Amino acid sequence: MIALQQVTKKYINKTALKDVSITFEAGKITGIVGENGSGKSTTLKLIAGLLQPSSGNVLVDEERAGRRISSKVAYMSELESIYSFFTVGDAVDFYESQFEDFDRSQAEEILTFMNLEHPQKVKHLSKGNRGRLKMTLTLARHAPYILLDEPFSGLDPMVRNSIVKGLIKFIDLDKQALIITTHEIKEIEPILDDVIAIKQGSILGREEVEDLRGNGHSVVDWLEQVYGGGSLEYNSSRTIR
Ligand SMILES: Nc1ncnc2c1ncn2[C@@H]1O[C@H](COP(=O)(O)OP(=O)(O)OP(=O)(O)O)[C@@H](O)[C@H]1O
Repeated sequence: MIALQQVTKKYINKTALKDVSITFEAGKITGIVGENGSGKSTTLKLIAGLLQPSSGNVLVDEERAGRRISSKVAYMSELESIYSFFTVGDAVDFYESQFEDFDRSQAEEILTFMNLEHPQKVKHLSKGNRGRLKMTLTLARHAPYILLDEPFSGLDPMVRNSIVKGLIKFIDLDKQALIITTHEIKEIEPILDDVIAIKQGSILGREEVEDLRGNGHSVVDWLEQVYGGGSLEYNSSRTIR
C-alpha cells in the first residue's frame, strides 16, 4: 500500500500540496484528476521518491519513499524522457540495463502491440509513437506500483485508445497497482476502480467508480459536482481513505 500522511510540499514560492492524507491500495487502478497546477505531478513525484515532502510522510509498503525503494515504483514522467539519439532498440537496452525488474520479452510483446520496431529512431517518431514507446518501457517493468503522469497528453484519440488497451493487456492487477493522472477522464473511466479529485493542493474527494455507477452516475457527473456547478444528487460524504 502507498500512504501519504499529512503531506505538505512547498516549492520556493508555492505550496503545491497542503496536508494531504490518502492511500493507494494494491490491485487497483486509480485516476487523479485536477486542473493544471493542482498538484497531480507533485503527488506522483513524491511517491516515486523524486521529491521529498516538506512535512508529513510518504510510505510505499511501509517504507519511506526514496531512492532505496524506487524498485517498487515505475514512474512515467509527463515530459519527453527518452534520449532523442536512441533508436527504439537502444531505449529498450537502456531500460533493461537500468531496472532489475525490466522484462525483456514483455517489452518485445508490447513493442509489437504498439507497432514499434527496433531500428526506428526516437527523434523521427511521431509524438504518438514516442508516447507509445514511453508506455512500453514503463509497462515492461514488474514494479508493484506503476505511476503514469498524463499518459494521454497531446495524443490523438487513436493513440489514447491503444494506450488504454495496452494498460488492460499488460498490467497484472493481481500483482500491480496503477495510478494515472489525467485530464482525459473519458478515455480511462471504463478501466478505473476509483477516482480522486484534487484542487489547489487539496483533495476534494474520492469515489469508487462502481459506487458512482450503482447510483446511476458517471465519473464526469461526479467531477462536475465536486468542482462546483453540477447538480449531482449523490451522497459523497464518505471519509477519504
Ligand atoms: N519545481 C518547481 N518549482 C516551483 N514550483 C513548482 C515546481 N513544480 C511545480 N510547481 C508548482 O506547484 C504547483 C503544482 O504543480 P504540479 O506540477 O504538481 O501540478 P499538476 O496538477 O501536475 O499540473 P499539470 O496538470 O499542469 O501538469 C503548480 O503551481 C506549479 O507551478
